[in-house]
This record gives sequence, structure tokens and C-alpha cells, in this order.
Amino acid sequence: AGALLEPVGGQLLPYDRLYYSGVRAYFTQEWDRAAEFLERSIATRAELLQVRRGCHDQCEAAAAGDSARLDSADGSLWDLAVFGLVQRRAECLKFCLEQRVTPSAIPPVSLDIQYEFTNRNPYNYLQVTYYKLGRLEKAVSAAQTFFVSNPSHLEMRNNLEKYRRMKGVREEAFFDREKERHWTLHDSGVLAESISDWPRAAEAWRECVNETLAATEDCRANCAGEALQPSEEDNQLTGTKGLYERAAGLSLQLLSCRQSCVSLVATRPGRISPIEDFLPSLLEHLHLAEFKAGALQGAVMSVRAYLLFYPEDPETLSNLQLYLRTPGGSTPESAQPREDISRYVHRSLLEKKLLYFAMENLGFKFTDPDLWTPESVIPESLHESWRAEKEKLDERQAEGQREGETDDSGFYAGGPITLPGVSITMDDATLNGTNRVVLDGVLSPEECRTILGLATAAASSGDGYRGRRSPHTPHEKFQGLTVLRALRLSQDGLVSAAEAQLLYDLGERVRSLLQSYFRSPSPLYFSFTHLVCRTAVTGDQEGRTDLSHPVHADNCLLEPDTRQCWREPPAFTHRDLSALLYLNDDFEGGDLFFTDRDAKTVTAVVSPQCGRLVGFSSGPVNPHGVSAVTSGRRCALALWFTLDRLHRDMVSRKQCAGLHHRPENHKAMDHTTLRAYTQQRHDQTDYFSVQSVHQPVVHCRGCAEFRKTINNTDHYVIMYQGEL
Ligand SMILES: O=C(O)CCC(=O)C(=O)O
Ligand SMILES: [Fe+2]
Repeated sequence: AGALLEPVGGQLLPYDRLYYSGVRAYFTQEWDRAAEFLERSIATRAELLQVRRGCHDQCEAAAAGDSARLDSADGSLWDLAVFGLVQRRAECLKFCLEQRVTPSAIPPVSLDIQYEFTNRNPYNYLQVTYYKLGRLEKAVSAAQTFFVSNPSHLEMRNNLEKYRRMKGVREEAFFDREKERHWTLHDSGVLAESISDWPRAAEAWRECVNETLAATEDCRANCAGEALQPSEEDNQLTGTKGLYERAAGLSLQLLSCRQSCVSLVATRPGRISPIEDFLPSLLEHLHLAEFKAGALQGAVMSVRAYLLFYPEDPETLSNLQLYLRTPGGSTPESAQPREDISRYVHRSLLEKKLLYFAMENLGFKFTDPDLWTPESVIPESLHESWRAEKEKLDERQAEGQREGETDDSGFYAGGPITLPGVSITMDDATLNGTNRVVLDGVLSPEECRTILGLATAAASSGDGYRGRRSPHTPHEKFQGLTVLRALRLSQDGLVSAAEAQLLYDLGERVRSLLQSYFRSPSPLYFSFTHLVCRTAVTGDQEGRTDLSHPVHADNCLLEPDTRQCWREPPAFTHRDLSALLYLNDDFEGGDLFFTDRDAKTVTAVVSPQCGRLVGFSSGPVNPHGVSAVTSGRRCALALWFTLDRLHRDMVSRKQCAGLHHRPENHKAMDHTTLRAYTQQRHDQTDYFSVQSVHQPVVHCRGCAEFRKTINNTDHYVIMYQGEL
């Protein structure tokens, strides 16, 4: 196999095979070899993309004369002309690629590998590899590169914090190796604007437009090579279809892939949603900056370019008039928009016409990535659904802006409280929100003491929980105790069975209280329960501005800028109802607060105390956070419930499927990886746990199981669901 990985005549090797070699070396701890092959796979992939782009351009140029041939062909000969064209293009691309790439590297890599690289996983391996090799700064940039694309990866965040505290690591080492030029320029454009440095802003935005166009072209060129593989759910080519339909299907996939480049290029790494209308918005920044910098001719050309997207936008039209009236604005050169933009819009419109035609007539599914698509491009029969869609979107956006938001959780606060001694302290009205409640008297002081004792026992049992730094802030320690671990502690005789049992019983108490108060449409099931203590690090509180727990929603990823909340992993999407049962008040700070969707405007504050229960629906209506705990220890039992058992299973299956996709995860792992891996799982999901045992443990439906023998102990990583 080694021989296959040596370059032949300067031709590119298959980057997936280089990657596998790197990963294999990693697991056998041959660090030099791992670093070499991982780096080579990254570099080779980048080169391959460049080669594809080059060949694409070259073959496009070579075909320039073909359109005349197409125009002259008519009737029954027309398809021959088209096929001829397709054949010539195929031959051109084949020839071009074969010059630079070994034959085995020409076919597209598997979707798994694509996934690995788009998620920047090679840098995850590289981080450990360079650390092992003692090449700290290399490790740092690998960590940074991985983290940018995986911002919720807590282990990597902790690693970065550690690196920051290390001596001999320079600030410059913290750079993103994959940062695309257009984002760098975007950031400098924003920065220059904020200090009103208009010449520099104009320069940055101009370059940013160019780089965005270039990145879009790179992405489009790649469509013919890599992305045209039919995916499992979305294979629009299968079935018993005739030749023309299948040919149409293929070309439509190509077009739709090319169109989707708009979204890809406009999505920052680590973000889920693209910046809407990215290119037009860059042009807006650009013409304003050019105008303010006194570059009138440029401003007129840019504003005209913007008008290609929105020809009737009144504000832009009046800007154009203003620019034209300003001395230097009206020149022969500025009579036209930028040529490249005008070609871009023209081509995009042609593609959209074909795609919308196929949507109407061939049952093809297409999601238009643009907001600027004019109504005239959309076929009459789709107008209605398109308009409805657009209205829904507008409505959703407007709804996001509106004050009193609706909650689609199915809960309806205000049901009876049936437990004696429990009272409603705050409701929707006093908490300024929807489906929120504060109940008091849920625990007796005795019960609070018992549970706090459990936390103390768990902390002193010393298996990693003690002194663990909070995943949210360096100024606090964080202990978490799951019910499962509490039971194990009681098996080991570290706490009494009655104490562990109490944790269970309290869960049941909370469940029945909230099910009744929120008039749950169906039974609530436990999804996850843990006891969490946050302890202020003494001597490290001066001038603290961070939070104990940043603002978030429990079942979706909150995007404050757009006021949207995405119900997708790594958020715990199956959580429907959140509950916090507080145990003490002998600490400073640590208030729970609710905010508006902007994650800034505080709408309600709740101070913890023994026996106080806060319940709220886990969705977008209830963003919340915890203010800094500046002294003492704050403990709470956090519980989440789900309405749907079946849904739970699905979530678990989905996560497992994701792992099965990546066979290297099934191989033996070294201790660090195992820990990094399980740590990540443990922090991010409810149903993974690390077990250190001597025999295999029964686990759930076909989920992955990892084993590694460390110091003669078999370490198993077992994914299990909910409360085993
Ligand atoms: O401890 C609290 O008050 C809130 C914690 C929280 O929001 C969470 O764990 O999701
Ligand atoms: Fe939360």
C-alpha cells in the first residue's frame, strides 16, 4: 500500500487514501507519519480543487465556438448537436484532469470523506499529532482551524484555553489555516467601516466582492467532479425513467449544485445559515464606502451592479441619482455596471429559469438560494406557492421581531398545582414570557441538604469531576452528576442508596408538577437529569464580565443576529420542557435570567434558593443564561423532558448512524483521543456516557461501542439513551 502513496510524475494522489494512511498512523501512534500524511491529504485536496477549477475554465474557453453550432442545428438534429457538445466537454475534462491527477484520484471521494473534510476533522487529528510531536504552534493552529468550524466542541475550546496559558505560544499561532480570503476581507471591511476609514473599507469590500465571485466559481467548477453523487434521500434520478428524463435529471443536478454555491460561499464556517443576499449586500457596502471615500465612478458602477439584483429598489435608485449628480460621478465608464457582476446575474437567471421549469414540469426539487430572484423568472403555476412561501418567510421574520412570541411546543401554562406546600411564585405574566413558571416549596430544607451532600460526595470521589473547569467559563469549576453515576456511587458505598434514590424521586415530583401546570398534551418522559454545581474560583473574579452559562435556548441553536433558532444538532433537539430545581442560595451571583431572542434584552430574572423550581418550554421562546457565580457554590438539579419516546429513539439512531459512517472511529483509540472523543460526546449529548469497566455492558440498539485497554483496564465508551 505504501508504494501507492508515493507521487508518480508529479501527479496528484487520491487525497482520501492519504488521509486514511494519516489516520491509521495516528491510531498506531506513529506521529511523524501521521503528521506527514494528514498534511499531504489536506494539501492534495486543495490542489485537486484548483486543478478542477483550471480544467473547468480551460474547457469552457475551448467550447466558446460551440454555441454557433448549436444555433444552426434544428429539429431532429438538435439533440445530436447537444450530445456532441457534451462529449467534447467530457473529453476535454478527462484529458485535462489526466495530465495532473493519477487515474485513481479522478473519481469523486466518498461522502464520508467529504464530510470529514468539510467539518475539518483532519485538523482534529493534527492537533493531537502535533501536540505529541511537541510542535506546539502547529498544534495551536490546527486546534484553531478545527474549532472555527466546530464552535460547540468543548474539548477543543478547553485545549485552546490551555494553549493560551502556555508559555512559548505566540498569539500569531492562533490562526485559522483554512480561512477563506473573502471572510478575511469581509471582516476588515466591517472593521474599516466601524472606524469610518472609507478608503480602506472601499478597498476591502471591492476585494471581498472579487474573492466572493472567485470562491463561487471554484465551488461551481467542483460540481461536475465531486458533488454530483446522488445522495441517499435526494436521489432524483432513480426510478424507471427514459433517457431524456435521466439526462435532464443529471444536468439539473449540476445546475442545482452550482446554484447552491451561493449559500455555501455565504455561510461562515461553523455557522448553519448563510448570510442572505450575500453578494448584493457586499455591493451595498461597497457603493456606500466608495461614495464616502470620494471614489464616485466606482460608486456609480457598484450601485448599478446592485440594481442588477434589485432593479426597482427605490433607495438604491435615489442613491444612483445622488451619485450621478455628485461631481466625478457621471463618466462614460460608469454608464455600465461591473461586467463580471452582470455576467453573474445573467447566468444565474438562465440557470434559475431551467430549474424552475423543471420544478413545474418534471417534478424536480430545487431550493432557490437567492432572495433577489425576480417574480418573472418563476413559472405562473409556481407563483402561488412561491408567494405563499415568501409570505411565510416574511411572516416568520416579522414574527421574530414581534414582542409576544408564540410557542409551538403544545404546552399551555396555567394548569393546576396539585402538590401541597407548593406555590406559584411567578407565571407567564410576571416572567414576561410564554410557558415559564417559578414554583416554590418543591423541596424541604432537609432534602436540599441531602442532595447537596450527594454533590459533595461525587466531587470527592475524584474521577475527573473534581476541579473540572466549567465548559462555559474559566472562572468557575463545574461538577455534574448524572443519576446513573449517583447509582454507581451508591453501589460503591460512597453514598447511601436512599440518597441516590432521592434524586430519582425528585425527578418524578418535578415531572408530575410540570406536566400538570403546563397542561402537557401527552405524558412527559425524562430525557436527561443531572445535578450541576458551579463553583467560583477564588481569587479569579476581579473584573469578570462573562456569564456562568451564556445565553442559549435548550432545544435549538440560537442565532441572535437573525433572531432565528435552528432545531438541529448539536442542540438537544428532542428536549421539550426544561426544569431547574435549585438547592441553595449561599453563593453570590448565579441568577437565572431569560432574554429576548436577541440574547441581550433581559425579560426576567430568577434568584435560586432551596426548593425553588423553574420550568419553561425548551424552545426558541425561552432563551436564558446564568450570570457569573462570583463566590461560593451554586447547585441545581437540571431536568429535561420530552413528549415523544419515538422521537427520542430517532435522535439516538441518527447520532449512531453518524458514527457508523466513520469506520476509523471503530478502531482502537489511544487514551487522549478516547478522552477527547468521549468528552465531546459527553458534553454534547444526553445519551452518551463513559464507562470504565471490566466486562462489556449491554447497550442500546446497534450503537457503536469503543474499547481500549489502558493500564489493564478495559475502557468502554458506550452510547446509551436517557437514564439507563
Ligand atoms: O442552572 C441554571 O439555572 C440554568 C442552566 C441551563 O440553562 C442549562 O443547563 O441549560
Ligand atoms: Fe439551559
